[in-house]
Amino acid sequence: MSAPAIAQRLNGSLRVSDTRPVAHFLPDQLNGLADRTRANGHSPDSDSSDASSTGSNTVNSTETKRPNMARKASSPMAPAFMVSAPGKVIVFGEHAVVHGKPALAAAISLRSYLLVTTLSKSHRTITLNFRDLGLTHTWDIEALPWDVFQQPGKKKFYYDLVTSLDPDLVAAIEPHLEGVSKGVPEEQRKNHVRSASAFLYLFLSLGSPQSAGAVYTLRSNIPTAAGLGSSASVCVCLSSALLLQIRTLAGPHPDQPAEEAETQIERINRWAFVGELCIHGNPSGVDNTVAAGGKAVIYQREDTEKNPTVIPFPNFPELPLLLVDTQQSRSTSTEVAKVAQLKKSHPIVTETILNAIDEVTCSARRLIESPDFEVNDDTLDQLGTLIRINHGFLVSLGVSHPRLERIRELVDYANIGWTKLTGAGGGGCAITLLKPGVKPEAVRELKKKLAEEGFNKYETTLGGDGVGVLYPAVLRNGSDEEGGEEIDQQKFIEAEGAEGIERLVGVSFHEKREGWKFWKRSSQ
Ligand SMILES: Nc1ncnc2c1ncn2[C@@H]1O[C@H](COP(=O)(O)OP(=O)(O)OP(=O)(O)O)[C@@H](O)[C@H]1O
Ligand SMILES: C[C@@](O)(CCO)CC(=O)[O-]
Repeated sequence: MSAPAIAQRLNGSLRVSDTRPVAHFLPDQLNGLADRTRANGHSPDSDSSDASSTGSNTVNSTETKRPNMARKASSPMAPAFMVSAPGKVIVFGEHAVVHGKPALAAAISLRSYLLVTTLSKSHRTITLNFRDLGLTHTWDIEALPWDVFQQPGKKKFYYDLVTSLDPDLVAAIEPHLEGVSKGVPEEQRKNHVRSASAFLYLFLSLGSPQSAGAVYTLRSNIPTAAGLGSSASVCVCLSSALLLQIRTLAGPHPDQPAEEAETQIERINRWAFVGELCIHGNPSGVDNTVAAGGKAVIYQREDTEKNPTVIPFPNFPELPLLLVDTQQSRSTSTEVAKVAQLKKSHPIVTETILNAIDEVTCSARRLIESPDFEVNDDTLDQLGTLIRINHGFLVSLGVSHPRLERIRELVDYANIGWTKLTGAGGGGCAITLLKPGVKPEAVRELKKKLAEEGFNKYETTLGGDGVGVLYPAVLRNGSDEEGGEEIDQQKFIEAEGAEGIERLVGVSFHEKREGWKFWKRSSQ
């Protein structure tokens, strides 16, 4: 990626089609799902009962008076639809954010895509087809532990704020995970089981024994376990798809009031967080928040029982960033656990480092938010220094890796930028902020060296859209003609690599297929 190519336009403003009028898709097209929704006791129009994004949930559940409505025999089958969510980079504050400090993070243009294909009424199964992991598994809907999930006192509703997993519910799904990817090497199987458990926990929390049979096919352009929020992106896709299926989301549509859009993002985000709890144990929630709402935010969760503070950064600056992957896989939960252990063994020192990271994030925020801020030699130098300091603290916390240090070393030798790990570390990715006036030959030379040593670089832009929906899964191919190109499972599965997926259904920087709609945060 050349220097000018790295400094792409940010904040998704290249998305010309975002502003075109499009129809509100939900009420009519999801008719086939409406009866099942009511049978589950959920009202799709009860947005006003949702807690706001910053307040705590004070909703009185009316679910005990659940109307026992059977599905209409003539319910049409819901059409296939897609959802998509981005990955993220943490620019400042990873790990510290798990301990209640703020982090500054932005959505990237690499995304996950989930195709949901509803089955005919006689097919009472759900199939998970996670292509990137090579995971396929089918469950009988009736055989799932609905009795445990729907017990009074255990049952959660789509608008609930869930901040921890219920051990009884976790235990209830365990037997249903035993058959997942049997015979696959243990390390790989662990990943499969983590993803499958997130899906089952959400499906059982949001669905009902009457839920439609369906196939959930996921493909992602975000490298797994590389610090770019792959798990959160997957969880946002799952959460939004399941909430759409039970008709509890309004929009997205272009004239949707900002507050209403915010409520939908919040609802999706809450359940995505539950998925993250299944996958990596002790998430701060920053990754799913960025994957759900997109763009850039300052995120802080001081009290784990309450909603976090999310401050959108509508004018996040265009920064000349290089994103390099060590190709060294690791698990976020392991890295987070390392810091927790360090905090136990060296509480004062660790707390001091976390506080210092807090100061770094706040300094960057003050700088970027200052009224006369612009990207120039001086501000790049200041941000670069903060990036270098932040990385040093992460090294002290023990979450770097020799491969990450090698990237930093190569950049430092070339003297062309400031480097820090991004995400959980222990491998994964590094970001480099390029110095002002860096010669394109120097960047080319660095990229050559990185490639020779087996590092991978990603072309991405910061600050794109959050969760999006393509309903039904039909692309208009840029024309208003009736019909269009239907995205069936086969085509989706067969799309070749990241480029093939983007070409087929893409919503990111290079491709913007028509028909996708996004919920927009209020201040964006
Ligand atoms: N494409 C995918 N399909 C299904 N599951 C996935 C996919 N990508 C990631 N996951 C799930 O997420 C797990 C990796 O999550 P992890 O939090 O360790 O990494 P990450 O989210 O990429 O990094 P970070 O949290 O540092 O941003 C995998 O083990 C798997 O369970
Ligand atoms: C390491 C961490 O801070 C970043 C993961 O992207 C973990 C989290 O916030 O959940």
